[in-house]
Amino acid sequence: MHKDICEILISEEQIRTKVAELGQQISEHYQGKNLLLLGTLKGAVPFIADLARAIHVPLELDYMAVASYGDSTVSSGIVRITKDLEGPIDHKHVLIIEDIIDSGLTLHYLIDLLRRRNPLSLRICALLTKDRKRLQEIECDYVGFHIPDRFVVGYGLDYAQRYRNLPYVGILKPSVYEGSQKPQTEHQSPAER
Ligand SMILES: O=P(O)(O)OC[C@H]1O[C@H](OP(=O)(O)OP(=O)(O)O)[C@H](O)[C@@H]1O
Ligand code: HPA
Ligand SMILES: [Mg+2]
Repeated sequence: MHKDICEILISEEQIRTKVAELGQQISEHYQGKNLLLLGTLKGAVPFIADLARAIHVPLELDYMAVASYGDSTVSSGIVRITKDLEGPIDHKHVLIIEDIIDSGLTLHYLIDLLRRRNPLSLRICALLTKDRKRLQEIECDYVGFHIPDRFVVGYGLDYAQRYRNLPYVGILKPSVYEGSQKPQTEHQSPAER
């Protein structure tokens, strides 16, 4: 386990099983429909890459870059879109693929924006949903795991852009972001990884 992680919440194996289940459910629902998987950059990249391969109906992939956390463990409250979709969605069934729902602000903003573009349907699939009081309520159609209100990293999720490459989802040691310990460095010895 990485030295900055205090607990593995969801293992690689658990993720693999859940992705297969979600892929099955999604395939059943979208049979015969013009499906667009909309991934949110950057956190949802590993999830959408695995999930797309577990969905067995024709689909398109596109991405929006949406960010609000920056280098913090709490939302700035300002959602910035730095990359938009390539084309219109009014003839598509859009399924948003998110890594995590935390405050709810990101998805609230995104849903509002996309509804105004009149997709044939709009649904949400999130790998993780945090058990906390949300700033915006979100109805999620497909949920991977409910997790406690702790800051997690791995499988796409970052702290200050690090840890996205961990193959599992783990709780980050609070000492990392409370300042007494620096995040993973480029010059880490193999024993520290
Ligand atoms: O429900 P919320 O409180 O809005 O949090 C969820 C969002 O926050 C994170 O994105 P982030 O801003 O860190 O961008 P990133 O995906 O590039 O890491 C995460 O990937 C979700 O998109
Ligand atoms: O717990 C989290 N970890 C990483 N990124 C996040 N974005 C919202 N919540 C989280
Ligand atoms: Mg982030």
